[in-house]
Amino acid sequence: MDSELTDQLLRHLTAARWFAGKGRRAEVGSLTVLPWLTEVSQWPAVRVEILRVDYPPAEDPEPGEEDTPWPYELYQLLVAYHHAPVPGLQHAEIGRRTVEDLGPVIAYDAAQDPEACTLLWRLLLDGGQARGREAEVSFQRTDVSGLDASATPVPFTGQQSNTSVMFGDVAMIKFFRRIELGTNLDIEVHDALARTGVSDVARLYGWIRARWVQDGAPVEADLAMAVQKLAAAEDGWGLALDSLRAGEDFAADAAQLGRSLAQIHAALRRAFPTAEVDGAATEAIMNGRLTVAAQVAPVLDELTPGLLSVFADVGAGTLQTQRVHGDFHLGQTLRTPSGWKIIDFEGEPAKTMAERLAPDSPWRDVAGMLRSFDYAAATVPGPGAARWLASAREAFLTAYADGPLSSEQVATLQAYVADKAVYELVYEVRNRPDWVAIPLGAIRTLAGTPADQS
Ligand SMILES: Nc1ncnc2c1ncn2[C@@H]1O[C@H](COP(=O)(O)OP(=O)(O)O)[C@@H](O)[C@H]1O
Ligand SMILES: O=P(O)(O)O[C@H]1O[C@H](CO)[C@@H](O[C@H]2O[C@H](CO)[C@@H](O)[C@H](O)[C@H]2O)[C@H](O)[C@H]1O
Repeated sequence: MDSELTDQLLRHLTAARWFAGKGRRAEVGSLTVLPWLTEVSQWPAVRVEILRVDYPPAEDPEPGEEDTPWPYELYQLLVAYHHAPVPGLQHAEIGRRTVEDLGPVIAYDAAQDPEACTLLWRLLLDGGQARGREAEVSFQRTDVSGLDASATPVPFTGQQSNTSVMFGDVAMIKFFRRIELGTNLDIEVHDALARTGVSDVARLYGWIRARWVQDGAPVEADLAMAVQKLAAAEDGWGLALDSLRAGEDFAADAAQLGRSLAQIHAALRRAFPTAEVDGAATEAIMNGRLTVAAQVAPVLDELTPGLLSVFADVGAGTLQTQRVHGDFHLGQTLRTPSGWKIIDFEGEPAKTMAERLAPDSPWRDVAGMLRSFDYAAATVPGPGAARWLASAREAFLTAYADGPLSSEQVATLQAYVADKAVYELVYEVRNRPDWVAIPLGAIRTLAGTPADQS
């Protein structure tokens, strides 16, 4: 690859919101071009290019470690090539280059290009396929009968880690940016839940799957998923903050969220394997995560004894595990006229695929939502915040468990709440240092070391 193209790709990548490697030294490892999705001489010419980004070590390797492979990530570039500048699309320009088959062209981010998006939407509705010598892109669909092929594409402009495009009031295609080999968890869970008939998630319309050769070996990955666009959807985090600011109670919504989560958990138990795990193993995992977290947030050192005793409560018994949401918080919920819908079943972004695939305790999701209520109350402090929090917690828990929790359940839940707060502390140290006090305050309380006593 010539250095001009490498520079162009790096510039585009590092400026993109979805690039996860910000602040790290990154190099372009390779660019794998997937087959054209458009016919010969059709404009724009659209294809997916998989960019491998390598992260060289910050320091020279120790003797003997010179051959250690660099960590890397794969990113999806969705490219629409035009032969002339497109008015209104300047913000989406990736760069100018000469491409075999096309000649001199301008590369744009196809997700911002209405013509390219319409083409992708139609390929999905038709179940299209593009085949090359060593690569293939296929559009898989579920029941798409009656969906409007001419729905207008509008890129989603809110905060997100991937890139979504809305198609009228009909559908949303989420193009995954950081590509993970294998089946995408969000697609897998939406597909499985649809089969169980659960209505607390958006309907799955289809997905885009690719196969190519990476480092000499055949690999496959999901590039995008298409789901029902939830009409008049209001984000749960925003609604919670609004209710706090208005001095209102959130109990009714919290109870509905609890019931939705219980239904989804029941459906996930039917659709995926379950297991019984030794509590001691879970305790050891939580302890291990704490040790790693303390390297990022040394304030955890003084809180470790208290946290270990909270984790010890899961050590005595056994835990029922199953497929869970994995990163359940208010930002993953949307209130619609037909009830709450849960989105984004990909688990915590910092976990490995194997960790996110493994059955886990449903208390992890319950704990996630309790932590989210705590975040909301801390974000809008005021005289009513403590009461708002207590009532939301109570309503959510009672609705989830369909009654009061036993003392063992409370102890297990506390361990998961503490584990989640430790994860959040690391997340905030890395991403939002101004928010560190929120999980840290919770950890201090759980560890029995409130700030004024430490
Ligand atoms: N099915 C849907 N219908 C309408 N809006 C949605 C739908 N799914 C997600 N959204 C909107 O897109 C936002 C980002 O979705 P999310 O799945 O969290 O993206 P990402 O994983 O890229 O961060 C959500 O906060 C919500 O506002
Ligand atoms: O939605 P993501 O999968 O990207 O989740 C990550 O980012 C979340 C923040 O956007 C983070 O959530 C934390 O902050 C929320 C408020 O912004 C709060 O409601 C959550 O309870 C809290 O955990 C999440 O932990 C992280 O994985």
